[in-house]
Amino acid sequence: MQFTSAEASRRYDELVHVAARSVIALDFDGTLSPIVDDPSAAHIHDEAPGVLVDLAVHVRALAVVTGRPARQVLALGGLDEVGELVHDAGSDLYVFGQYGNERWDTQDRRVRSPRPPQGLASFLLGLPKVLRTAKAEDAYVEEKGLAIAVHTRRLEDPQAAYDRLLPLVTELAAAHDLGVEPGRNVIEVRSPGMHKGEAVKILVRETRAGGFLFGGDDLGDVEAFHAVAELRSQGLPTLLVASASEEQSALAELADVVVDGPDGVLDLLRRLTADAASVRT
Ligand SMILES: O=P(O)(O)OC[C@H]1O[C@H](O[C@H]2O[C@H](CO)[C@@H](O)[C@H](O)[C@H]2O)[C@H](O)[C@@H](O)[C@@H]1O
Repeated sequence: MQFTSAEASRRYDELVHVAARSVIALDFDGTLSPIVDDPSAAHIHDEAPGVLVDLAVHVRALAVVTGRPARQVLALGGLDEVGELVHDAGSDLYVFGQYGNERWDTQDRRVRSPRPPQGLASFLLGLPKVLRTAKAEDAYVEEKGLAIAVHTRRLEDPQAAYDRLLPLVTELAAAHDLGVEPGRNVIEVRSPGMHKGEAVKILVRETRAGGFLFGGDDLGDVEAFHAVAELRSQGLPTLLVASASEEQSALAELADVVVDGPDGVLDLLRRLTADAASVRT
């Protein structure tokens, strides 16, 4: 774990002091869940549920803010059960799925989801031709209800296939008034407008957060980082955590703390739990 500056280390200390009023928001894939080849085989890190429940005693709320559908991340993360324990610990767990388009929380316990964007069905009809043109017929197409993700991780040369696909998928998406969300060996197509930064703002407003930590690993987390930086400029104690990987370095440049993948994220949360406990006593 590495603070990116002396100022960043001071921000951590500040957050510790307001931990009891703070929200800890984390991305799922690459942050709470180790990256694997098959998206449907991803699971929350074995130790994450325990770490989150221990932390819950010391903070106002926890949140998982993900590109995955909310129902799917509830299942892959065992988050319903984690939520019960978090609630018993006197805190709340929020889940924002599909980049903030869907939500679930421990007060409501129902997934709230909008209708799929118009154009997604016809985008899907045009996709096979794009895959053929990019010589990426074997790319894995993940249908997420509100979005479609084209994965290149399991192709022979994932980066080359990604580079061939990106302009073609972007063009097809634009023709259907859809936006593109590039990620780690994945290109997602979804409705424009909502993003993780909006989820951050909703969380701060609803919980009246007195501090905010966001941890993420990929380009889809950049808007959340910007939203947190804006809150910081307004005086809120914040900490930005990059779950580092060789695949993506964009967040490390914006972060206060750079940690080594999900293992490093959990180490940081354990440290925060211990430090917040010592401030309370
Ligand atoms: O916002 P996140 O929680 O980070 O979700 C973003 C996308 O993550 C998933 O794909 C990524 O993880 C897969 C499993 O480790 C990996 O195989 C893939 O290469 C990664 O891009 C997921 O499949 C998407 O639906 C999420 O939107």
